[in-house]
Amino acid sequence: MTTIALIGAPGSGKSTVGALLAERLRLPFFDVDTEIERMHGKLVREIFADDGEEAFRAIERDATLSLLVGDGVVSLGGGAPLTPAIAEALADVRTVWLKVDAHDAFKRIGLDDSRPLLAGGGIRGTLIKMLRARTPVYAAVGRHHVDTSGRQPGEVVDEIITLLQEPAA
Ligand SMILES: Nc1ncnc2c1ncn2[C@@H]1O[C@H](COP(=O)(O)OP(=O)(O)OP(=O)(O)O)[C@@H](O)[C@H]1O
Ligand SMILES: O=C(O)C1=C[C@@H](O)[C@@H](O)[C@H](O)C1
Ligand SMILES: [Mg+2]
Repeated sequence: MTTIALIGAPGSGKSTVGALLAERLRLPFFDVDTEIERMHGKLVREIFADDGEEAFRAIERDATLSLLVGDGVVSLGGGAPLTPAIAEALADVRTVWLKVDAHDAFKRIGLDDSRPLLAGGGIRGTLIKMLRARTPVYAAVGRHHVDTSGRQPGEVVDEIITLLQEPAA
């Protein structure tokens, strides 16, 4: 079975790189945020607003765990690795951490406030705090670490493919 999971902060490129990587590897592609929206008929930000973050995290956990047992490239939600059951499941698949610094993430996201955890405040400051808190988790859970700063999505995909060709440890 070939399951590749992409993790990283908002703006790290999980959705963009995941789709390209799946195309290159001829694997199905799943973006967990998109799958949740399809299953629930609601945007992620509407689930946050109507049901709260705790309810979203439970939905995210179930959706992610079910996608991690099949073939495919799976782009996780930015906060997913902080859920213990998801972190545990990631140990069994090839997990790639897309690294981005707050400056590049902000440049990519801009003032798009559709991400609920970044809405309603200073996006740049929130990203800095989020990265500080999450970096140790992403680093621990990601088997491969790929720096995306200053690189185009196609270059990131090339590096991931090279890393995946290395024999599994
Ligand atoms: N390596 C890159 N270089 C420049 N821009 C990029 C790169 N990767 C992604 N982008 C752009 O940055 C924006 C955010 O990327 P994307 O939606 O793939 O991130 P994400 O990690 O899926 O974020 P989220 O956690 O919010 O879903 C998009 O507009 C995308 O085109
Ligand atoms: O960083 C986060 O915690 C999130 C990122 C998005 O992918 C969504 O899963 C949701 O907006 C939460
Ligand atoms: Mg995404």
